[in-house]
Amino acid sequence: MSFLKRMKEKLMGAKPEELEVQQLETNDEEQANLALEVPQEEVVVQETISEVVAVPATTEQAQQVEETQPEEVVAVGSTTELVEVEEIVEEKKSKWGFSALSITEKFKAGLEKTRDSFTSKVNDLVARYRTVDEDFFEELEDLLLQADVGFETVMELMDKLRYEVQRQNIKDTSGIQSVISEKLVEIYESSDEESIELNIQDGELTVILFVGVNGVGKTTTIGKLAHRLKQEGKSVLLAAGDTFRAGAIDQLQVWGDRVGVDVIKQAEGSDPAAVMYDAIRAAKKRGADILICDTAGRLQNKVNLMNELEKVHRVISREIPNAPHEVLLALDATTGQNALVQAQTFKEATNVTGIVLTKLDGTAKGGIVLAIRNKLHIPVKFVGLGEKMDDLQPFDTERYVYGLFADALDQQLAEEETKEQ
Ligand SMILES: Nc1nc2c(ncn2[C@@H]2O[C@H](COP(=O)(O)OP(=O)(O)OP(=O)(O)O)[C@@H](O)[C@H]2O)c(=O)[nH]1
Repeated sequence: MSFLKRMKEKLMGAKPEELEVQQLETNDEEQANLALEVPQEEVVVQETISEVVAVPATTEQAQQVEETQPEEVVAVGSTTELVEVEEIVEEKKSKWGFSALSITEKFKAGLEKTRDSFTSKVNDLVARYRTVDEDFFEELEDLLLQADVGFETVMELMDKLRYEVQRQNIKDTSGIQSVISEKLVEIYESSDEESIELNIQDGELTVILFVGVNGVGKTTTIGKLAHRLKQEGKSVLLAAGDTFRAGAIDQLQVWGDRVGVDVIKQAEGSDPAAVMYDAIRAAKKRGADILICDTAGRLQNKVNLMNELEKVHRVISREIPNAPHEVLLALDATTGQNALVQAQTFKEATNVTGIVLTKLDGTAKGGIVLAIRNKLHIPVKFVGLGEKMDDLQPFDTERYVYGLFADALDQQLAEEETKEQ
């Protein structure tokens, strides 16, 4: 099977005849997301298949509806067809509760700016050159560098491309986007970094520490992650460890209220390590599954940062050996190379286990994901693809690459399929 076909099957998560059902499911999810923003008193009515279901006003109710909808659908229709529909919908939902197709669409939408800038230039280049030669490679190399892909990755990619073009005797530039995509996936997946899965402890409290400078989207990301984990059935608690920045505690509380999780906090200016201590005690007492801890993001002085993070670490691991189980660094994709500098500093100050790259939707230089992998050797575990609650997605190489070249890949796949007929 060709790379494009394999990719399509994975990204769609279904064969074409099943897509109609997934579209329906996507619409239901959109409604459920909308419902999260509906004020408490307001109840909106939504139609699903042949039945009218009240959309909930609260997160909990939204979850209940998610859980009960398939049964209600079957109860009303009670035909073999509807049972099949239910089975397909269930099968195609990931553990996060989204269909493969809807996640692919999120990546595609989130990478629109990068596609409009970088990818459209690649398409122009392909149109101008027609045949693959050394000048073509050089211009392509420049475009990749401009998209913040990073020098080492660009060199590795160019070597692979030259080899592949020779091996397959490719003369025509027209199918080059799929070769670039295949090689990018190969490069990213060949790395021996740890998996992107969160290190969640079974049956025990998991502590996730968030670090990162102010304004990168740390609080928003903590809120989104709490929401995701809660949807997965985990009980979550937040610790307001940024006691330094005015308003940071309130901001976290707003997110806590929004997603329905409690926030353990003290007064502004108090010792963050003391907040962590309280939060761990509270989490243990309540039997919580996951504690997500915010921290202050002062970078002006590396020694201060190190001291503060060390103290927080010490307190956490004294209470729970091996904790924190994850130290996630939030980086703002729109800051480009500056994000790499920040990452280097945090890497020296603490043991960062994963990166959350926020605001990928806000940059035209989405190649930064590849540079991070190459320069820092820390896995990008999540990407922020928008401001909505479910716009935080686990990073996925194939979806990312598809997001970069969607139009060209769709066209090439269609041509491939026409040729086969
Ligand atoms: N478009 C987009 N905006 C985002 C994303 N993540 C966060 N934001 C926005 O970025 C802004 C800053 O986010 P905050 O969460 O307040 O930033 P912060 O890092 O907590 O700031 P500090 O509390 O100072 O550390 C907010 O307007 C968020 O809505 C994302 O993935 N995409």
